[in-house]
Amino acid sequence: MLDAGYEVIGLDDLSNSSILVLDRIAAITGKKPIFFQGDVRNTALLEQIFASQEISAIVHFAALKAVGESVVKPLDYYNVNVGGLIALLAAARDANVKRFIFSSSATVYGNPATVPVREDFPVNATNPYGRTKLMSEEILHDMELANPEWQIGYLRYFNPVGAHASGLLGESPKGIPNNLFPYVANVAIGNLGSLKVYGSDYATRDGTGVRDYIHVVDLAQGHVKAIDHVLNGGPSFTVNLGTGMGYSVLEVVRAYEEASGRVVKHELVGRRPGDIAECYADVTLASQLLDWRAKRGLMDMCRDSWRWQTMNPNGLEGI
Ligand SMILES: NC(=O)c1ccc[n+]([C@@H]2O[C@H](COP(=O)([O-])OP(=O)(O)OC[C@H]3O[C@@H](n4cnc5c(N)ncnc54)[C@H](O)[C@@H]3O)[C@@H](O)[C@H]2O)c1
Ligand SMILES: O=c1ccn([C@@H]2O[C@H](COP(=O)(O)OP(=O)(O)O[C@H]3O[C@H](CO)[C@@H](O)[C@H](O)[C@H]3O)[C@@H](O)[C@H]2O)c(=O)[nH]1
Repeated sequence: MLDAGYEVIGLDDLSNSSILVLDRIAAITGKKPIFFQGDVRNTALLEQIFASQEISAIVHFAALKAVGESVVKPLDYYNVNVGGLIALLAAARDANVKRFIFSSSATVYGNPATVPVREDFPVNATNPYGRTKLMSEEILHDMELANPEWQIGYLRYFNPVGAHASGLLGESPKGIPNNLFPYVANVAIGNLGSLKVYGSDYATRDGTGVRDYIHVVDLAQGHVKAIDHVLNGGPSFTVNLGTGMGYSVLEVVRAYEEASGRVVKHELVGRRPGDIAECYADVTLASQLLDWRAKRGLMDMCRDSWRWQTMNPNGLEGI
């Protein structure tokens, strides 16, 4: 967004990020965003930010996002993800800001009956994290019903991976990664011993799970298009942000080995509870509505992830 000429104001409690990111952003763009450290549920802080800044649109990312953890700590997830959204919407309403882009997820499709997944497919969440995303979409629809002037973009991300090509910004999970890409990256660099491939008996090409991995820079550019759309007066919309291509776990492992020149040690184990066989996006609507298409392929994702990992072998603040 900075590169596209927007002025950016950030709010993050840094519970899953680092203040160091701001300097990295400045190194890449030549501009430092205005930044507030705080909780999105802090109503007084939100009021102060809306009163002191000129805000034309909101992009709401702040959330807890680990599916497994959400089963163990459901109240934390409803509190941050749903409570945070409500606090932000109330402050936005009071400040008369009605353009809103929301980070939704392919998880709202549950276990889709067929692939590729279209935006009009039925929604169905299978865990508390997914339910927070579904509830959030419902709350936002109600905001639109209550006041048709609201322009809301519901962006359903598939599997964001990779890093900025500079190697300065990337994924730095705290603790042992849950997700495939950061796990593979840490095995390749030698921080972790071996990848467990969860399930090799799915009805897919090679028996392992298939997902639609999307490069984070393509995803970021999708957000710029979404902001452009609502600022130009476009109506509310829901779109998938994916590449439209599905890759299996073993295909990802092989691509990462090629990009890194390292062996990614792995073993086939049983399925992970709650996982589905195959999920990838129909991306026609995003292309029609937003004139957006992902440009980067799996090798770009692996190469950029590997550059980030080699430049930051222990992540941003150490793993
Ligand atoms: N990564 C994925 O696979 C994926 C897929 C679909 C949707 N999403 C959604 O995209 C959004 C961003 O995800 P991400 O992968 O960049 O995760 P992330 O954890 O890197 O980003 C979320 C940010 O929110 C901050 N945060 C958490 N709780 C907060 C609070 N109470 N107040 C203020 N800030 C808070 C964290 O510090 C973090 O910087 C989330 O809403 C997530 O649910 C992610
Ligand atoms: O150590 C691992 C981690 C993952 N996988 C497999 O890799 C694939 C991708 O898994 P993961 O990276 O954990 O992503 P998903 O389970 O698809 O879920 C992600 O993508 C969803 C959107 O599609 C988001 O809603 C979730 O928050 C996000 O975690 C799946 O087949 C997993 O079984 C492994 O085999 N071993």
